[in-house]
Amino acid sequence: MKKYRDQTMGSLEPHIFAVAEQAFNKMEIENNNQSIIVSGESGAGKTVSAKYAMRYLAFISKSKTETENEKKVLASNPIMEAIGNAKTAINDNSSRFGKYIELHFNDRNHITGVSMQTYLLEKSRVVHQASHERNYHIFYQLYSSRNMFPQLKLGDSDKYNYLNSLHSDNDSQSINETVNALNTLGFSEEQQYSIWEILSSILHLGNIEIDKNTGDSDSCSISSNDPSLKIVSTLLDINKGELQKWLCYRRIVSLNETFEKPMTAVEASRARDSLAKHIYASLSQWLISIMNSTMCDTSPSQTNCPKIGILDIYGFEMMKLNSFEQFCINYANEKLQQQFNLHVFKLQEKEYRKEGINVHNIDFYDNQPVIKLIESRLGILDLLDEECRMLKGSDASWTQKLCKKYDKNDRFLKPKFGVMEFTIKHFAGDVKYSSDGFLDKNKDTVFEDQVNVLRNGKNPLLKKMFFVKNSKGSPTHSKQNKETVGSQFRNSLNALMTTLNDTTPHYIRCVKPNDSKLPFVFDIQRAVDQLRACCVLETIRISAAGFPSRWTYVDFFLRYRVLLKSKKINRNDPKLTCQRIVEEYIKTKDNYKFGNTKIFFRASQVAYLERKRAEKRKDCSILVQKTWRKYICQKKYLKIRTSIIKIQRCLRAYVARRYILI
Ligand SMILES: Nc1ncnc2c1ncn2[C@@H]1O[C@H](COP(=O)(O)OP(=O)(O)OP(=O)(O)O)[C@@H](O)[C@H]1O
Repeated sequence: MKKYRDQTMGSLEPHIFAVAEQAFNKMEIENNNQSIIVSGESGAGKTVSAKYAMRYLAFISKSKTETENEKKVLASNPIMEAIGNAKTAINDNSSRFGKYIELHFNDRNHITGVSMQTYLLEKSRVVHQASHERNYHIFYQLYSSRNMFPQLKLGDSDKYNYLNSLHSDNDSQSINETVNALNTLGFSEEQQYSIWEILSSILHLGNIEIDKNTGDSDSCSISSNDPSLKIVSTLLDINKGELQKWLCYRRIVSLNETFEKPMTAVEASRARDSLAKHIYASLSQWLISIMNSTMCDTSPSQTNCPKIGILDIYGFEMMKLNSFEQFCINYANEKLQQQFNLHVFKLQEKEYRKEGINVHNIDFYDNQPVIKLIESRLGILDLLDEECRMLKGSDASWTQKLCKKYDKNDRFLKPKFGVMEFTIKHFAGDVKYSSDGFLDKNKDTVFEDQVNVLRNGKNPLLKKMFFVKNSKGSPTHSKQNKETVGSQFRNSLNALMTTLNDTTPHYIRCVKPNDSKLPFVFDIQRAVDQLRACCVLETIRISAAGFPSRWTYVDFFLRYRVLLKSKKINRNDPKLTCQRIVEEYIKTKDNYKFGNTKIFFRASQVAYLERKRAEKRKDCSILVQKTWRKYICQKKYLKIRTSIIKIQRCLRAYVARRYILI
């Protein structure tokens, strides 16, 4: 970390620290907001990279008096991982929500606080995990230390429906980290115990047995002696009879009357699972809101302070079976890609125009049509919401409507067989979605009467978790705020884009070397596919086609005046001198452009000018890149002790600095 401090990008080997340094440095100099956008496939290393970036920023902004803030920043990581990460088929520590973490700095560039925003937690994992996958780490951490909390009644030999048996040796060690982090962030022992109570209640809730009533298959019941029902009621301090009733009945409100309708055993199990997911999501939201209030300094002096945001969001997903979750993840990636396009390509075009340079329109793959297809009025999300509002709405009829409306849209493909699927042509590839379950996942229904049972209990944390404020600050029932998952996601993504557009972005593209989680194995085809998917190749092509090196006339004059005879140098007119230099050294006019304030070059032209400059100045460290073997043999300009390794290092740094101009 010390090595990268105060170094310019490219002067040392590529590293996450170099990106973090660049962001910090730009914030120091320009005093404006920065963002580091980390992207890549699942398991490519986004979370690890984001943590390194945070660690670096905490390290360089350290002051003797303010170490507490940096400690808090780093303490948020184990908690976020415990509640939001899980083992999946491809990554043992996969983040199942997107995160935007903002570090706030004061005028001396010391960290004063952090705020975190999360996006779309994968709730289905709380009640069901695919084979070889796990529930969220925090459940296993709790289970591994059950002996410390006998009151939670987590038995040794008990099986939990919501927890598959993939326990790991690390779980008992990680709970210590989680508890230490909770302590650092000021969670009281009472609060921590309440968290464990709620988590174990979720596990017990999944074990409540719902039986089909004999003789009436349309209704179901739960025995009053069900041990799990008793434990949940005791732990959450709620009315057992009420819970027993509302797990089997639902209230129907029509225009003229309100009545209680029994649920079938299947409906009741589904409703119970929805309740469990809702409790977990509310608990994680509460934890994040408390962490935010502890870590974020909201005093007026801090409101305009510069920030560095780190975005670690799920990468593009193309699974065998793609559902609502993949649809939302890929939609988020389309938005990020658009932000990248906007930054890299559109701003480039804008700069040429501002400089009065006539460059043919830069041709890049604009993904606006796909975003329009998804989020515009009467787009896929709107039609999904409309279908959710209909009494007889179904996944099939929604798909039919999509196929009819977007029949001629070139980013939408109708299914060849069957009616329950559709394909979207995303920037990173065509993804076939199965429509099954879209409506249910978008509605994410939780029965209000079940939530009221929790709200009416005596557990103070539960009360807080389900206390929803309306815009005027007074409490309201969450039913009134009902917004579908799709529209909530669209709104939060648009808010994120507004935040990002207010920053200078820095990009980290993580590339996964192989699919077997093996060290030192590099699958070239997989790597190229990923670079293609995140448009790195496209960026290089466009960069090379354009004029990526831009110099102000003064800077260019200062660096290359050495190339001219002294009588041709006019100190009072740098622009004229620049013109003389390029006329003498660069023959084709197509290789450079004169702007109003800057001079624009193709990458190879700058390399050529550098070589000429080095020859003039007899700068062997640069000259060596062309004919280094010759120079080593002759030892002409080199110091005797310069080793080949040193030369290679110098070469690499030089190449990185001069040629990788994207
Ligand atoms: N720079 C690295 N060097 C070696 N191994 C790494 C590196 N970065 C990540 N890994 C390994 O890859 C695993 C997956 O990384 P990480 O969890 O950061 O991926 P991710 O892109 O955030 O995935 P997801 O989208 O599923 O959350 C890590 O647990 C670690 O074992």
